Formats: sequence, C-alpha cells, structure tokens
Amino acid sequence: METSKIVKALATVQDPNTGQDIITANMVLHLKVEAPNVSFTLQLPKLDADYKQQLNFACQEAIMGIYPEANVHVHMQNPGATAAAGQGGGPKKGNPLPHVRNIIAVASGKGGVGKSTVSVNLALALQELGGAVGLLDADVYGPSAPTMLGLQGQKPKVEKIYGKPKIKPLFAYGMPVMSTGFVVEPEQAVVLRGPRLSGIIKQFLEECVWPPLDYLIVDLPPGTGDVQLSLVQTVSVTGAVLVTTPQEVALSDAIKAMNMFFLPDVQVPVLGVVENMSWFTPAELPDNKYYLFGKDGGKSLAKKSNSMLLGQIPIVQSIREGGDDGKPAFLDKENTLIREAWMKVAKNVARQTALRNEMMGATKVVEVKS
Ligand SMILES: Nc1ncnc2c1ncn2[C@@H]1O[C@H](COP(=O)(O)OP(=O)(O)OP(=O)(O)O)[C@@H](O)[C@H]1O
Repeated sequence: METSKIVKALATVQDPNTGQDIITANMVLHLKVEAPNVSFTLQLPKLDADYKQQLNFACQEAIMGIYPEANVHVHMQNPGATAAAGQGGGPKKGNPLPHVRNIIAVASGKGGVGKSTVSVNLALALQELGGAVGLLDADVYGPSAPTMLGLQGQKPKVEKIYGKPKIKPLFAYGMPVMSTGFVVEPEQAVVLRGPRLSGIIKQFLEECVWPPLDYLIVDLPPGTGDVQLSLVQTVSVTGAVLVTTPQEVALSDAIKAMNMFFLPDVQVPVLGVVENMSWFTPAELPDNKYYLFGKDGGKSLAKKSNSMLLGQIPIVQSIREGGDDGKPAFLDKENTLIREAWMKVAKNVARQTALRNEMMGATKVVEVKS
C-alpha cells in the first residue's frame, strides 16, 4: 500500500459543503498506513449525521477503489472550540455555512440609495485587504450584481455531490457570486410571492457550494420583508451595514430598516452606516464639495443605531459608469480618491466585525414560528 496513492484517492473526495477536496481543505490529519489498515482523522466543520455519513462513505469508497482489501478507519473530529471555523465565535450544530466566518447583511430603507454599489465595492475592498469574500445578491426585485460585475446572461452550474444537487457560484474578479438575477427575471420576481422568494434565498445559502470565506456580503432588497426574515431564519448573521443618503426622507426609511435588526427576536448588531452620495465635486473644481442631498444623514443614523459612520462616498460619475460597465469603481487603480473612500469603509467594517466577535457570541438564528 502506498501512502501517496491513498492521498491521491482521498483528493477525489469533496466536502459537500464547499465543493473543495478534503486534502486541499486540510481536513485529513494523522494518516497512518499499515497494510491492510488505513486510518486517519477527518476534521469536520460540522457534525450533523448526514454530512458525516456521506464523507465517511466517500472516503471508504475512494480508498477501496484502489485497495479493495483495505481496512479503513475514519475518525471524525470537530475542532469545536476553534472560533476560526465558525461565525462570530464558534460553529453551531445545523449551521449550513460553518465555513463562512462572517455573514454581513447590507440593508437600506429604500431603493436607489446605492446599497448594491456599496455591497459590490465593499466586497472587493475587503478582498483586497486579504479576506476571502463572497457576494450574495439577494435583492430579488432589482438584482444588480450581474450587471455590476459583468456576469449578465451567465447561469451558475448545478452539480451533484453525493447524489444531492448543489449550485456552484459564478466568479467575478476572483470572488464567488450568487444572484437572484441568475435564476429569476426581475419582472418575474415582482409577481413571485414571499414564500417563493424566501425559498430562493434559503436555497442560495443551503445548497450552494460557497468556498471557505471570511466574509459573505449579502445585498438585501430595500425595506423589510420576507427576504430579510428568511436570511435571519436560515443563518447566523454577524452584523448589518446600513446604507443611506444624507437626506431626511432616506433617513426615516433607513430607521425602519434599522429597527428590523433590533427586533427582540432578531437582534442582529448594526456594524455601522455608509453614507452614499454624500457630496458632489465637479472635476474642474476638485476642492469644492456640493451637498446636493443635505448633510449629516449618515452621522445621524449612526447615532440612532448606536454604531459608527463607516465612511462617506461622494457622487462620482465613474461609480455609476463602473456599475453599468461591469467594472466596479473600486478596481480603477488610478482613481485614488474613490479607492481610498471604499478602503476606509472596508477597514472599518473589518474592525467593527472583529470587535463585535470579540464582545459577543454568534447571533441566534431566528426560529421559524408556525
Ligand atoms: N456614489 C455614487 N455616485 C454615482 N452614482 C452612484 C453612486 N452610488 C450609486 N450610484 C448609482 O445609482 C444607481 C443606484 O445604485 P444601486 O443600484 O447601488 O442602488 P440600490 O440602493 O441597490 O438600489 P435598488 O435597491 O433599487 O437596487 C446606480 O446606477 C449606481 O451606479
């Protein structure tokens, strides 16, 4: 029996959660080969019986495929206490995304304030800071991620892993992306009823092979509704980022969105506020700031939500153009002003998330009441 052949065979076994092979994912430890005995420890991010059985069976099958006489013993281990494997301070039983450390919901009171623009550019800036980041565009009524990331017309592939169909996210700029826009036409979404929409979001969280991530950014539809509820009922949301424009009207709607996260049953901490379209600076007058939509809306919302102003993003033509062209403004290395503004937001989000995780345990998943 050759150890290298056994390692190669084990490299064909996929973690049904992430789609990654168990060797690359460093899940196999203490491999011992003493013919005909093969034993090793399999480090698992979660311990539900179905998942354990699937992996055990797949490992046995892979090794016995090359050494039919092998006597394979797989010892299953859950690192449990290591916070690295779980969201907000440790993995939980039944958690569909144990390999995603932080799930961050981006929310706004009303549409058009730039929530999708913030989600996309924040995700890319966090990636540049060294994080493994994914984007879930859950804005069923106006999914913008496909256009903003140049993925229009593409469809994610469905692949069977141990007999169960799993959706493989698409990739843009090195980042895994799922969007309701890949599977539902916007006109169709408007007529779909709540339970169907929530079902799609649940499916994207439970049946998608997200790779291991430091952050999954979830772009929510504006306001409060079924999708928001479905998210907090399916996964432990680490925190919310609120997006607003500086004017009063946007602010009163944003407060309603904020209040949803503070409901006694929900209790998702607000990490902070991004004020978008804060001012306009004409190219020919770079030192002038025109406050077209008023001032201080972000600051005021941060105060009301007992959080911080994560950053202010000015109105810049290239932000809209970047969104329309599938190349987000953050990626334009020449536009240092814009890049710095997004970087500031990303650094603050990373810092606030770390602080939050230090100070409190994982957010409770909201129980579904029938
Ligand atoms: N800071 C900005 N400067 C210039 N244009 C911007 C800025 N932020 C957003 N936009 C543009 O405003 C429009 C609306 O933005 P976006 O789609 O991000 O908003 P939204 O809040 O997600 O809206 P909806 O919820 O309706 O999808 C887009 O065309 C976008 O490119």
